[in-house]
Amino acid sequence: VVEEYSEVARHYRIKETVGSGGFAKVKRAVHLPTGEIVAIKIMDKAALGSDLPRVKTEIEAMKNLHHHHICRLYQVIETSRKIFMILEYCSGGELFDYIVQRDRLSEGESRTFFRQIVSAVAYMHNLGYAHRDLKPENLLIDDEQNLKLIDFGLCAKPKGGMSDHLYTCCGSPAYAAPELIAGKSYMGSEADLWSMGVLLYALLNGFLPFDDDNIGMLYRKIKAGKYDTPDWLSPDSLILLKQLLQVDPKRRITVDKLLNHSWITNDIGVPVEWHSKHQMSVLDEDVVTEMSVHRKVSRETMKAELEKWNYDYLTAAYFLLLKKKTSGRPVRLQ
Ligand SMILES: CN(C)C[C@H]1CC[C@H](N2C(=O)N(C)Cc3cnc4ccc(-c5cc(Cl)c(O)c(Cl)c5)nc4c32)CC1
Repeated sequence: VVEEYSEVARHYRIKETVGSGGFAKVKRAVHLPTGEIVAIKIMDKAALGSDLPRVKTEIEAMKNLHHHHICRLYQVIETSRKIFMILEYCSGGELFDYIVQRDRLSEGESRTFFRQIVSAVAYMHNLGYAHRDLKPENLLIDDEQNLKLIDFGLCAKPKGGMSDHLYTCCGSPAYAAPELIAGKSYMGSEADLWSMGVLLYALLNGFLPFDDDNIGMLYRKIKAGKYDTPDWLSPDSLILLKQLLQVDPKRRITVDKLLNHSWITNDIGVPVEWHSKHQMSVLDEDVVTEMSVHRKVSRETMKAELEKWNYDYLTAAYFLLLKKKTSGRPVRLQ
């Protein structure tokens, strides 16, 4: 097994396992050249079996998704038996656990988190992607209390654009839209907005709007679209939940309408900014300098290499040095 890890071990010191999701194991690791902490998602190709396409989907999607509320992919290492995804580390764990620990969140804290989710989803939808598995387990918290969206194994980029209908039923039942569980053709973006309604309900209440141990009963409740409204919910919260948890997808609010919705801007005053803060087209001069000096090549050569975006050790070093720079740490390679 050692030779399987030799490539990874060249640039990373692998630490403890921090979790496992289905067919993957996630470990904490240190990126040796920068000292930055990363998460490494490790998958065994043989064990993946029919799930291998899902991993390829996630990798291809994450290579195109660069947003401060989407978990960043730094590098992909594929050996004869394994696939390693080097990812942005999120020290705060899952939003799911955060809610459970607090019973439920205040409207203000729910708004802070929900705005970040809206920002990530608006970015994805405007790029033509639908996530299709939005839930608190797939939202991680980083060391600055920012949410990072993960798990793009089910995300779809319909060939014919966002108006194209999808057919594969997927995601987690409690968060699945009525049209999706009815087996009808559906729009990924519309299904995402329903899941965001379930997410907002979970933030504000600490429990799910539609829940039942019996899957048939659960589906009936989702299709009926009726949910409890505890007395701590404000009138504005009830209005927004009603617009998100619309059984008819054509009457459901769209993410663009969410950006400046009164509940979203309440107490904050400004609409949600969804454009990415990460400029991919322009390389950071300081990072290019450090990397070209460290590798003793010209800046032009280093720029040409970086602009291939191979998601190799150069891509990882670039992103991690850039992360150090934006966090105010020295842009240095060891
Ligand atoms: C239950 N889930 C379906 C999987 C679970 C696996 C551990 C993970 N984690 C944890 O559970 N901590 C407690 C620590 C932790 C820290 N940083 C992480 C950074 C990235 C990821 C990650 C995991 C998966 Cl399966 C992905 O596809 C992507 Cl794109 C990213 N997981 C992290 C992670 C949270 C999710």
